[in-house]
Amino acid sequence: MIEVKHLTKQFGSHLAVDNISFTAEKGEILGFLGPNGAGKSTTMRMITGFFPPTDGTVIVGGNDILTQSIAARKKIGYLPENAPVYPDMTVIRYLDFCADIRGFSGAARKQRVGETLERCFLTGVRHQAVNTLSKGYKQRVCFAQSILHDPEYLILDEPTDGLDPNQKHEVRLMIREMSATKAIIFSTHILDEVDTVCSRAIIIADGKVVADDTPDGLRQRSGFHGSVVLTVTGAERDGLEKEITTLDGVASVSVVDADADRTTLRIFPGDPAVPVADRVIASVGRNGATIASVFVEQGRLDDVFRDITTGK
Ligand SMILES: Nc1ncnc2c1ncn2[C@@H]1O[C@H](COP(=O)(O)OP(=O)(O)OP(=O)(O)O)[C@@H](O)[C@H]1O
Repeated sequence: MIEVKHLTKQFGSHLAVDNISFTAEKGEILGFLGPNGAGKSTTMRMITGFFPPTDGTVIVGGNDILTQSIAARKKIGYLPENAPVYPDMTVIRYLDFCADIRGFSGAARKQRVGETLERCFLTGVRHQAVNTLSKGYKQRVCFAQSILHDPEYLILDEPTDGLDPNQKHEVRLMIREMSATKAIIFSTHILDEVDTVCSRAIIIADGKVVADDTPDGLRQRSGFHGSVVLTVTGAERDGLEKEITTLDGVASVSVVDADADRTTLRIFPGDPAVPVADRVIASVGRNGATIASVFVEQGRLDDVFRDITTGK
């Protein structure tokens, strides 16, 4: 487990990280979200021992990153933002070098590098100099160095940043594949990634944790969660709207879109946990209208993110 305890970082008069605490267990993929400048990279740098906190600490698999730094860092793989890679080295030479630093030699080093090349789909470019690789492949090389020693804890700072959709997909697959035996914390600006990859997400704003929940839990915070979006044709709009408003469990109805023959209504339930779709559908039948489409909104993560981080 990674235990982040009251982590704080002050840069001069600027409080970049303000008393952050959370835990991440093995098997968890924890998304770390927040607007630009919220303090994500700074928090990750402190978790990995890259620089010291002003206050608080981090316990990595039982070892304190401040007082048992070497033991703690051995358990961590870290993909920093803008990861430095020696550009003139070939991929295999660079990974050999990283394996050396991690204390592998001889057959163990060869095996470790070979496995990592395969896992990161780098075998085909292993003899190519890093500076001749595309951005996506460079990112894979950085990713490869972070998993080379098969760490129990992976801290990935925007691992899919700048990758094309296929490469993003591959990196997400790798993250998912590795999560069974590791705790993974990764930062991202892509909210879809939270849905497809994360078991939990932490949102930070102005250096503070403002939400810590599952993707579903976050969606449920949307004001649209549980609302029914109904599009009908051939309706007498006012009559239908009035009838739906009076249905049991319905709090309010708003018109989303309307033209001469098509109307889209959004129906808000009094309690999102008590569905009203069946009753709404029955009332359309009574009004002689035809349903073109109907769905129950789960809530969009980008709306929730905006609400939480801007208070709007
Ligand atoms: N070494 C530093 N010296 C001074 N201020 C810093 C330093 N590193 C970060 N900061 C400041 O701390 C705040 C948090 O920065 P950080 O890079 O952690 O944000 P972030 O959430 O990772 O942002 P982004 O999404 O843009 O990567 C910012 O205001 C930044 O300018």
